[in-house]
Amino acid sequence: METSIIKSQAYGKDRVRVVRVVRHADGWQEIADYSVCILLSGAAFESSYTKGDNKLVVATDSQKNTVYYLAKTLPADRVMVPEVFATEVAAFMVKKYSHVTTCHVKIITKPWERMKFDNKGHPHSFYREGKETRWTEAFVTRAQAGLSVKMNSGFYDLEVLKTTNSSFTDFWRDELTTLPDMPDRVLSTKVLCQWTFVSDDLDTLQKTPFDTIYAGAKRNTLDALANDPRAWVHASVQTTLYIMADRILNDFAAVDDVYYALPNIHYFPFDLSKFGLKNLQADAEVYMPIADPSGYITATVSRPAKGKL
Ligand SMILES: O=c1[nH]c(=O)c2[nH]c(=O)[nH]c2[nH]1
Repeated sequence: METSIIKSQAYGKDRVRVVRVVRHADGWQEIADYSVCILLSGAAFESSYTKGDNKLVVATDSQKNTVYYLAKTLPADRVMVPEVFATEVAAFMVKKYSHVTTCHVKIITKPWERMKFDNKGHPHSFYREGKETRWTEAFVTRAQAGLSVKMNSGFYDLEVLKTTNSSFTDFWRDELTTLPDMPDRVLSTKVLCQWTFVSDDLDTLQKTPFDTIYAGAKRNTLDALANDPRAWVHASVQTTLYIMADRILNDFAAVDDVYYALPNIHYFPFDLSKFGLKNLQADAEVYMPIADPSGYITATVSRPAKGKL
């Protein structure tokens, strides 16, 4: 007799590749390109794991079909913003199948940039610019008063580098320390940034300016790194991270907290003293990028709890 119990389960279809094109009457066209992961869970599915009973199992093939069905039948503005489409798909599943407790939908986007000629956007031709990837995930759960939603959005693989105005000095020193103070250094990282949303109400959440927040998070990330005028911000990756997140929280009330993971991809000045050449500290011009290991600086930043303000 089986004695083990299911502690958690979720099943569905991953990497559902769907492209939606919107064709306007004047010839202007838009594109959204997604890889969707859709997962269902609920106590009713336990017997499919433990008893070979498939009666309530909505086939993952049908879940994949639903993504294409909704991409075609929803109004375009419900599809073209990934956060809105994720909540639409998840809410559809929870409403349609009464034995589904939670539907988790994650969307990884492939951002196509509109081609520009003579500063004018081309009506129907696009190219892939940056390497960074926008993604979002929605968890829609059946609740007493309707549906409740939790959402994260973010981007990863935004590669940045600055050649000065970054330092790391005055850190803990002991017998295991070999790193010299670095009053001026090359700083490079591959940014992962993600944020959660305040609201758990589906209708309120769907009205969030998701595209504006995405653009603002990216702009603040770049601007804090390159331009923040406060000298202490550039004292370490930790300080830069905190300012990036603080700016996003100040700009967007709909955002609840912000998480960054910033690998510190080291570029060390190459010691050329054997050849009679000065290339260290203030003389550094030639660097050796180090693939591994990298530093790895992370934090989740939020507003102070209410009452502590
Ligand atoms: O910005 C930095 N933070 C650190 O914690 C650290 N540690 C290190 O060796 N280099 C750096 N740089």
